[in-house]
Amino acid sequence: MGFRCGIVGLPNVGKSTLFNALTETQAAQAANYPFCTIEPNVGQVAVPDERLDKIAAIAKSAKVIPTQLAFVDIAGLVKGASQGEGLGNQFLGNIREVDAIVHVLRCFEDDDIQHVSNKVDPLADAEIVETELMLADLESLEKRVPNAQKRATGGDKEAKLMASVLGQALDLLRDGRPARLTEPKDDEEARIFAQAQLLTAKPVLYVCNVAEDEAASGNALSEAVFAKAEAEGAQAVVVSAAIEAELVAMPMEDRAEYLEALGLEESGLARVIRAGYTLLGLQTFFTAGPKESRAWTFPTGAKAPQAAGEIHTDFEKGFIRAETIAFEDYIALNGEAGAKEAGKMRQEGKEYLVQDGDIMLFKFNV
Ligand SMILES: Nc1ncnc2c1ncn2[C@@H]1O[C@H](COP(=O)(O)OP(=O)(O)OP(=O)(O)O)[C@@H](O)[C@H]1O
Ligand SMILES: [Mg+2]
Repeated sequence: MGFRCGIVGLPNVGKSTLFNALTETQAAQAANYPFCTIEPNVGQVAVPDERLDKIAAIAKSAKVIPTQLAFVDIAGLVKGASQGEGLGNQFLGNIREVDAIVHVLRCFEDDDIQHVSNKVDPLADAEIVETELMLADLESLEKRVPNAQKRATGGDKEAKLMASVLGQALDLLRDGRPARLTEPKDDEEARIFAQAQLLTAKPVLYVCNVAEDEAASGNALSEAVFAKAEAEGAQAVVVSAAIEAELVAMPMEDRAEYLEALGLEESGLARVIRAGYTLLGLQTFFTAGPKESRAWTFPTGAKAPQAAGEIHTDFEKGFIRAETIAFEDYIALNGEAGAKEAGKMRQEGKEYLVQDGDIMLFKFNV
């Protein structure tokens, strides 16, 4: 399946620093000059989940395998990107391929680090990026909508739906608003809207990149970003990419102490990953046994066979049933045997809506 979060923002705001920390590598070059990143880097990131360790302890698993989420470090966007400025088209193409946008906003002052507008102002920065994304969508829809309308008059049913839902998006964009405010009338329209892959239809998480000494409290700039996020129904987190970079370079056993010294309860990365996961509408089910305990990602609202398909396509094709234990029952009853005895292991069929935290064993034939 492979959901992807794209790290987006102006040049030199800390995108690669964040990406490197997320992926615990130095794969992406982070440097103090704009346009350091040109080719997008993709990294798989383990999704932290305390439940998995609890399950593995009960199941006495030899291996513990978290589920993963992909992050893509995309090159910095600039004013005029939609007109091809600063390698604009290529970068917009990279953004089109991701499922959600992690928008990094510079909220730290540092005279040694150049800002493309020579002023630290995250709201103005956000507007530059949003405007470019809206212009790119606008340009594409101004071609696609009249085209669909023409085909709709010829009786093409698909084109009619397209003209309706993309027409709505076009009206919003002409009004200076993002396409994500579009309201498809039914599942068919929703499907067509998703296929259109509009840049401003993708969900957004704002990451306020603050100085090290402001990671715990945030600052006036990050507060302004939070107010913006709230007004848009979007999510925001405060992170210091500089701290995160230092943390991952430290031995595991020293990290907790360092976080405590900074007044932080956990690494900002965990919050970014979890927020990205939620942003994409993703949830987790588990498989557990002596060999391994493993977390798996499924889209909210998936039925049992679809979840089974995350493990193997044969599991979905030959699905018979899913022996399912809720996470709370698994813990309270000390694992599978106890849950079974207490009648808490359910036999679920094809129509079962998988719940976040379910421990599942799929029965299938091939
Ligand atoms: N919170 C922070 N505090 C201080 N310096 C930071 C912080 N975050 C990043 N930096 C510094 O800012 C500079 C730019 O960071 P980085 O290369 O990650 O930016 P970028 O957004 O990937 O840029 P580009 O678009 O050019 O690829 C680096 O020198 C990095 O160390
Ligand atoms: Mg970079």
